[in-house]
Amino acid sequence: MQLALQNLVPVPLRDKILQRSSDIWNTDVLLQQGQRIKVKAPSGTGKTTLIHILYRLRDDYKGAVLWDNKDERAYDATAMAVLRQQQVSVVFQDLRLFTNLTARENIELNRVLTPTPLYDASVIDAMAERLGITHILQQRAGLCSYGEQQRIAIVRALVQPFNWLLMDEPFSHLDANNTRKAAALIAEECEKRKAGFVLTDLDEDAHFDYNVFYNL
Ligand SMILES: Nc1ncnc2c1ncn2[C@@H]1O[C@H](COP(=O)(O)OP(=O)(O)OP(=O)(O)O)[C@@H](O)[C@H]1O
Repeated sequence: MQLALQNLVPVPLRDKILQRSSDIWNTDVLLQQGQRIKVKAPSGTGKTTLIHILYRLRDDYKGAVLWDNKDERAYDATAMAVLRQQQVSVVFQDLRLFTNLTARENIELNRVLTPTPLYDASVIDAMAERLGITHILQQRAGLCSYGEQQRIAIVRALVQPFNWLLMDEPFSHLDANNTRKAAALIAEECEKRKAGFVLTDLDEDAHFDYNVFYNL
């Protein structure tokens, strides 16, 4: 699945954006299936805004986002649900877990999104073990540390089908060792699906073998 951005400009950021050059805003960008993409930008320059526009949580922007040549604004609620169910997964910067559900329940919700789940429930245990969160699977997500919650959100994103994985500063609360483990799992899961990802972060990193770097 191809992702095209056409002269994208978030309305609240328009004045700031038009004053500087950007590899993403107000230009044409074509992201090809399977590409590993890093978007780097300082605080407050629009990383979260970009991820939210791609996932269509907001539409206060000029320009267009095209998934396989179809403008996401043309998707009705059902088509958008199918896109999020089968084609696009996400790790939000603020995670957006259900804090009153356990870690396992949060992950399980995504695993059973599709009528025929991609993975068996045992995959949750296997992924949790790799990321060192087995001991908190039965704990309410809201009681977990932010780093634990970040790993729950990563596993949740990985148990569903996707062609694209959107990740907004996904390792911000993980130490180097846990970041390495999480990045390895993400890379494997993308490789299995021949999926691409868009990862935003503040700085340069060597977590992945990126294909394309953009400055926001
Ligand atoms: N709906 C809105 N109305 C007005 N300003 C907004 C709106 N949404 C975002 N902004 C502003 O846009 C800028 C970019 O915000 P955003 O959260 O996308 O940045 P970011 O690069 O993800 O930041 P950080 O690295 O701190 O997470 C901020 O200055 C924010 O206040």
